[in-house]
Amino acid sequence: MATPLAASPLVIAIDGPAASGKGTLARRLADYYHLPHLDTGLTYRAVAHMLLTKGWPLGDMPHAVEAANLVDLSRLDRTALSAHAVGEAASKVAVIAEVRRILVDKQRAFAAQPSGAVLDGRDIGTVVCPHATVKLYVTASAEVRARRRLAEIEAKDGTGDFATILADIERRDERDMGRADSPLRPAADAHLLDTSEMDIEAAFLAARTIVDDIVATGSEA
Ligand SMILES: Nc1ncnc2c1ncn2[C@@H]1O[C@H](COP(=O)(O)OP(=O)(O)O)[C@@H](O)[C@H]1O
Ligand SMILES: Nc1ccn([C@@H]2O[C@H](COP(=O)(O)OP(=O)(O)O)[C@@H](O)[C@H]2O)c(=O)n1
Repeated sequence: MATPLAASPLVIAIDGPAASGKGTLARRLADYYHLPHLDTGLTYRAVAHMLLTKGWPLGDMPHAVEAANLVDLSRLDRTALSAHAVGEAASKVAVIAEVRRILVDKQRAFAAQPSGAVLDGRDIGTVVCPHATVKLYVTASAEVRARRRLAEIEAKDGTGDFATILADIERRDERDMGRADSPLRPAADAHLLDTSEMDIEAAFLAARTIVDDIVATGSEA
């Protein structure tokens, strides 16, 4: 049955695999609807970064839990956390249930702001914000995502090898979709957005149409 949305804050949940474009879309939507945005991937990256910096093993539970408790959402440094190795390590600490519990609590507090919010990650529509106003699941083929990552690296004057990047993406997909706790999958009521054949503008317009339709109808999907 449709749930009236009158006066409820707009919460947009965006999930999808690595380099699908969910972060780009989340930032564009947050800007357009004047909502605060949280890239939840940065919270897992922050935990991994702390462990790597201290030289602690990624599977070291007590230290990973300590690091998760120290994550401060207002001090997530995208530049420091953007390294490829940190993303890889993040997907390893993300399998630790206690780490997820601590970070999910912080993410839920962010989503509960009276202003509404946009959050992107892997389990936003399924676990963090199961009652989000709008849920988007953004995908693109692994080849397209690897090409985007390579272009991103080259734009920063780096070099990369397509086959290696593709293999990394496929390995990360497997880890994120195959883990026992909060695996990456679309929520039953998520709107699927395959951006393989869409540029950034087209993906943004498609997402906006979905959000505007739901807000205009005044009910959850
Ligand atoms: N629809 C799109 N078409 C082409 N490039 C895109 C598209 N969406 C995102 N990108 C680019 O792909 C790269 C990965 O996007 P990003 O939003 O960081 O993905 P994610 O947050 O899912 O890892 C970025 O360089 C971004 O500019
Ligand atoms: N809500 C989330 C967000 C990220 N993650 C984990 O954190 C890793 C890094 O996330 P990210 O969003 O920064 O990665 P990219 O998609 O930007 O490469 C992912 O591979 C996941 O394993 C998660 O488990 N749950």
